[in-house]
Amino acid sequence: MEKNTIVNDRYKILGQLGKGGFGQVYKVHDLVKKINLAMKVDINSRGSTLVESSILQDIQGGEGIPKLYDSGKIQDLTYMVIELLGPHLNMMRKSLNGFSLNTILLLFSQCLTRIEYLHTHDYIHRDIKPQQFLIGPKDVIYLVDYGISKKYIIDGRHMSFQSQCSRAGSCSYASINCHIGIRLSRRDDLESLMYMIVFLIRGALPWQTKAKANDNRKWQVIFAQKRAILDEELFNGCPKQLQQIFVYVKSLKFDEKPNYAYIRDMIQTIRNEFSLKSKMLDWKILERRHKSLDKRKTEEENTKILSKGKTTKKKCSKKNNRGLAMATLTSLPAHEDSHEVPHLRLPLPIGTSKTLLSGLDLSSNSSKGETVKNSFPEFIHRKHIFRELNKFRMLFTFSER
Ligand SMILES: Nc1ncnc2c1ncn2[C@@H]1O[C@H](COP(=O)(O)OP(=O)(O)OP(=O)(O)O)[C@@H](O)[C@H]1O
Repeated sequence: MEKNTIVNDRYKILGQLGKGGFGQVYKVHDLVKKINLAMKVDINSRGSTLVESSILQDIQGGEGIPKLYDSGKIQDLTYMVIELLGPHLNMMRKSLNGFSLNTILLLFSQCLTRIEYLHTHDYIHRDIKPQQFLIGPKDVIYLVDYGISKKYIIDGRHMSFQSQCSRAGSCSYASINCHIGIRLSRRDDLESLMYMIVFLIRGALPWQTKAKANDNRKWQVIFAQKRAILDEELFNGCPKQLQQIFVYVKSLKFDEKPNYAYIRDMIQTIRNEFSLKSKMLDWKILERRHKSLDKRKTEEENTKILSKGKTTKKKCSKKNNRGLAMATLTSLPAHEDSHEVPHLRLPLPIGTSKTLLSGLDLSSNSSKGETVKNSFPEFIHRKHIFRELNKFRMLFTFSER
């Protein structure tokens, strides 16, 4: 839809936020409520956004679940209007050249909680991947895209086991059951989540291929690789508890309720092992550092002006705070600990994100590993990061509400 088009006399299109296989998502201005929102329009005229909005309606109220404002029809297209959110995890990961282990574990925990919430409301998501987790206000991670979600509790009973089902979701993150046509259940959302965590840690999955998306051949090639890989290989370079969680998830029966608390305990065990105490996500650390650098610069400039004999103090203008990406998102959480990180050695078998390595000391794995001497986040070029983060700021408009 063209910019400035007004949908149903109410929603002014401000620009496109994203495009998926099912819908196009636009940033819109609600002329009645006078706030910016996101509008998802069904591009296939199949009414899928109406189905999605009814699922969203059923699960309203949970933390990290986008608020549903409206849904309707424009000629033969259906649409729904939801809360406007920020970039997805993969966008942020790319911009920061990877996440620290601390951030990945914090994200893991939030994503798990979203999935648990959905499961306790009788739905399975069926398309878990980094692109479905969006950063929202106060750094709450939101789960989006319920386009192929499904109710697994019908009349109070778990749906029945079935084979020869058609596949659903995204090939790279699909569970083995999905590949072999077994009906998806709660365990498959968690298996996809584990692939997502491996992706966030290593920067790639071993089976990502150059084949075209949705290509039948791609599903076959990836399935062959997924089935052949040993758990040790998949989790090479990762904290050992992640492999244990994966083994547990794969042991779940079709209708078994996952033990989310066990997974959460394992995440905490990793945090304890690596002495990770901070609850601050990587982009917040950057923002904070940038703020203090800017403050120092302003103070230095003021001192210079004063020493030149001028009596008027230069005000700290908004201009001086350039590049404070996402500063409008939320007030900063309390600073809990130091974010200095040790140097470490790690084997880096596939596109491992270097940022992960901050805060991680896997010295027992170090013999074949390459040395990465990084003191997060200085090794990332500051200008580059803030140029990237500023791009995101274009999407973040929470302050406009
Ligand atoms: N509420 C929102 N606020 C901001 N951006 C959003 C919002 N919802 C979706 N997006 C953006 O639009 C993209 C596509 O949205 P969504 O996943 O809902 O569409 P889809 O067609 O179902 O996608 P897929 O083909 O991946 O299933 C998201 O990855 C995200 O970048």
